[in-house]
Amino acid sequence: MKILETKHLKKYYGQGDSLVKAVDDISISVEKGEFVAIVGTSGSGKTSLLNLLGGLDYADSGEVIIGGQSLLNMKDEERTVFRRRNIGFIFQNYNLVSMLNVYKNVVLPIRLDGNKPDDEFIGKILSLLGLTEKSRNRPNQLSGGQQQRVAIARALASKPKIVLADEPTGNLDFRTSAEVIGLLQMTNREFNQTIIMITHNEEIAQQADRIIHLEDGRVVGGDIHVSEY
Ligand SMILES: Nc1ncnc2c1ncn2[C@@H]1O[C@H](COP(=O)(O)OP(=O)(O)OP(=O)(O)O)[C@@H](O)[C@H]1O
Repeated sequence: MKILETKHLKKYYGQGDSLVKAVDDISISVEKGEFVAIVGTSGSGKTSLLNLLGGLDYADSGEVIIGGQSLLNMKDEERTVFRRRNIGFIFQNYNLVSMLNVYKNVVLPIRLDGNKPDDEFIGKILSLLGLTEKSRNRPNQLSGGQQQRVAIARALASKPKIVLADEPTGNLDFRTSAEVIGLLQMTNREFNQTIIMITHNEEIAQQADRIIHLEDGRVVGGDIHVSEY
């Protein structure tokens, strides 16, 4: 089942001599349960593309369709609610709320939506990610790897259609990066969770099911399934 699709997506910055085609006519589709890595050198358009996929930014033209719904004609508020309900975000800098403990950080998007968290499911996620013992700790009492695990738990908590991760291991050392990628793989399998992850690291990308290479805002070399390597 197709969970995400883009059609001729474009995002340009500047004009004239300073025109940058950050996303230049990208049409991709992602199936439910896929773990996709988007790779490319610095400036190739990875973050620009992810921001469009997550409805954090507006495309100049083209469409993003998630779970059959187009983001194109949604008003700002509608888009915010759609994002909160359907998309989990993981960022390089974790973006946790320092005043809230681990549990409260994880359930925050659900509470913001006015819903009661499914504590059984939250407990399962915290346990899978090795965070049960830390659920009452605040982010500043945790290591970088642990904070990123909290961000993963938060992204999964509302059972989103897709999880978008922007360089999730960018601030972590080699060993902790491997651990975090392993946990993403596990959640991908355990919950059949669709994940789209940006990385500039080819070795990390190899852990995904499929790699999309970007160059100058375009997909190059076709979609590559890792098993084909
Ligand atoms: N707000 C902006 N205004 C102008 N140019 C921008 C803006 N955001 C991104 N760009 C340009 O668009 C291009 C793509 O940037 P983007 O951040 O998407 O690349 P990236 O592949 O994510 O890079 P990195 O790996 O360094 O994060 C770059 O040339 C960048 O300078």
